[in-house]
Amino acid sequence: MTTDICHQSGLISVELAREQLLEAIAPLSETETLPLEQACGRVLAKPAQAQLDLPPCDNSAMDGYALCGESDTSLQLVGKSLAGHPFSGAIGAGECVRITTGAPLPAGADRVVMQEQAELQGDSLTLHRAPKTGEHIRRRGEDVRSGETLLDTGTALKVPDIALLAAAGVAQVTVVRRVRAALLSIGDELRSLNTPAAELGEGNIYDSNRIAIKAALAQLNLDIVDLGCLPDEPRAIRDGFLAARESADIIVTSGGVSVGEADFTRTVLEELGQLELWRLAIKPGKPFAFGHLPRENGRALFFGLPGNPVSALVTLYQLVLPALEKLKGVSDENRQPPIQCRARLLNPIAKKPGRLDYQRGCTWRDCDGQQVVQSTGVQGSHILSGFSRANCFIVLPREGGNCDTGDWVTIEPFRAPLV
Ligand SMILES: Nc1nc2c(c(=O)[nH]1)N[C@H]1C(S)=C(S)[C@@H](COP(=O)(O)OP(=O)(O)OC[C@H]3O[C@@H](n4cnc5c(N)ncnc54)[C@H](O)[C@@H]3O)O[C@H]1N2
Ligand code: MOO
Repeated sequence: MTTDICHQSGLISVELAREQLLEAIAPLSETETLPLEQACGRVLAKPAQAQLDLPPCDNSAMDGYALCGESDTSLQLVGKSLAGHPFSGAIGAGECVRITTGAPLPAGADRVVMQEQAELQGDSLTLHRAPKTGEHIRRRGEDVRSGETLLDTGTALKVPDIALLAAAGVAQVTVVRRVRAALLSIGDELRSLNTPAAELGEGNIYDSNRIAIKAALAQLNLDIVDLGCLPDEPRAIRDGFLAARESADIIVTSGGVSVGEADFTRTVLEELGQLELWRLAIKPGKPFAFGHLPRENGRALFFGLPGNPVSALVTLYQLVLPALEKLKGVSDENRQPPIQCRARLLNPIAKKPGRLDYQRGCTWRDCDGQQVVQSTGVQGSHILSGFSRANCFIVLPREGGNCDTGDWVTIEPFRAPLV
């Protein structure tokens, strides 16, 4: 283990927190069988096998003429093979067959000439150049072999995977069942978006976290149980957590997780279950909490996100998503770590050592082809406009300090569900 709790600050490193989260989570074991077309984003619980060779037969890669051997420049047209309408005979030397892209290669043919490189007059074809053996032929089974395991257990199905399975005749797949997530916001100041702005009381704000978290989790194929908003009252929070515990595999809350006198998330979690992690060396998102609530038939995992809106989304993305991947059954080899790269900073950044900082930035390639990044400006954990303008995180190491214009920094381009 490279990092741990910093004893000076009592904050747990982000790396250690991720490791502990993943260790604490067991993938769901229940499965269901689905038509392939409903399975995008789901995780295979059984390997998927090809039902046939791909391509299923030797066929043409071009519209043109199929021929046999090194022929004269002049050939006799004896028929046609169209995709879906193969030529039933065989061809010999000096003969050719009109063929379209994807159409089966006639028996005897061993090469194809593109129609742009030949000229047909009546039934006589003149070649402008002599094609080589195998030219423009796609061989049976060169992509996939019948019976081959195409994708293993633990693969999260992406669109190209769906295309592969469909082409290989896999009509149904067995996948891990959907994760059920209960959402709760906590805070006396929060109001529903149904309240017109003019009717908000002093200090009221919209419960934007729940809407944003819900949008993010919906993109990840979760079943969402929206349990609304709770006041800053231990009894109400207790009842809310008990209801959430019964209905979900994971509970995601926002707010009330810090140290204020109206912050009860952590104490209620400790009362009903177990707090496993709290207070990380991450900025924004320091008071992030993780634990679980036991119930008769297992337990619900608990993710307490900080109330500040940027902190809530950053911790959802950086900590809850990897945990969710594991819960959804994605195997270690199939888990996709974030892509990080280096970029040249276009403005100075102020940073105090102590927390790994996920600042919000805009990155692009400049006219010299160099990757550059610019901060979106003020980085407060309430500044949503900067987050909305950003397309990447500027990842500043925990013990690092200020950065200058021209420094090389690490960036992490946003991926789903932030884009
Ligand atoms: N004395 C200290 N105070 C604070 C600390 C600390 O270490 N010592 N940490 C700060 C940090 S860092 C964060 S982050 C926040 C997180 O606090 P909570 O999780 O307890 O969140 P709240 O106090 O409930 O709310 C914070 C902020 O966010 C707004 N909020 C809350 N819920 C929502 C929602 N659903 N949608 C939109 N906005 C929401 C809320 O109104 C507050 O402005 O604590 C610091 N304090
Ligand atoms: O971690 Mo808090 O999110 O710095 O505002």
